[in-house]
Amino acid sequence: MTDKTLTAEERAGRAFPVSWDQFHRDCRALTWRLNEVGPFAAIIAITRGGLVPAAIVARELGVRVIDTVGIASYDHTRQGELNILKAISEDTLKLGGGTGKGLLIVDDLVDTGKTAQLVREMLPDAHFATVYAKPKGRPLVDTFITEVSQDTWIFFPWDTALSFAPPLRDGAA
Ligand SMILES: O=P(O)(O)OC[C@H]1O[C@H](OP(=O)(O)OP(=O)(O)O)[C@H](O)[C@@H]1O
Ligand SMILES: Nc1nc2[nH]cnc2c(=O)[nH]1
Ligand SMILES: [Mg+2]
Repeated sequence: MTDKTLTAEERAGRAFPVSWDQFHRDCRALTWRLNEVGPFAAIIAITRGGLVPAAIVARELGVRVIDTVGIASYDHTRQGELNILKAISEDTLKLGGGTGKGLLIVDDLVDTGKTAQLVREMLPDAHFATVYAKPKGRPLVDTFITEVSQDTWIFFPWDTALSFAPPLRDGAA
């Protein structure tokens, strides 16, 4: 059962907040690596988290065919059943010869690797890229930029807002 008195950060252990600026730089760094692997006929973003990195990667690589696969499993920091909310389109499957060859899958992060595993089963020959990776999910990713520890919770800029932080001597950690 979820302890609603704890924040996401307290439940996960460590917090890793990412600003828009940092995220944009990390996505561009990811693109530099992917540029060595491509070209890619299409990008498949795992929504919702993969949408922003996919847009940045697509812009840098000049890819204009973008599809989505909608998968959700987390309720804040707790993972439940994986739900496929939207499947990959027939056109995209055809473009990758049915196995995903020449296609690029993008997500914001890999944590336990369950989401990545499910999408990999759909497109076994596609290249799988994430911006961040935790150790459990790392073997499922072909290309990523930054590894964080398993007990870290990554806070993305679209999930956060600027707020007052109390001074250190007033008890801030
Ligand atoms: O490696 P895993 O343990 O499977 O976790 C990684 C997935 O969890 C998050 O998505 P989430 O299910 O929260 O949905 P969202 O992208 O709509 O936020 C994240 O965007 C990844 O897709
Ligand atoms: N925002 C966010 N979503 C996740 N889903 C699985 N792990 C994470 C994480 O560390 N941060
Ligand atoms: Mg996601």
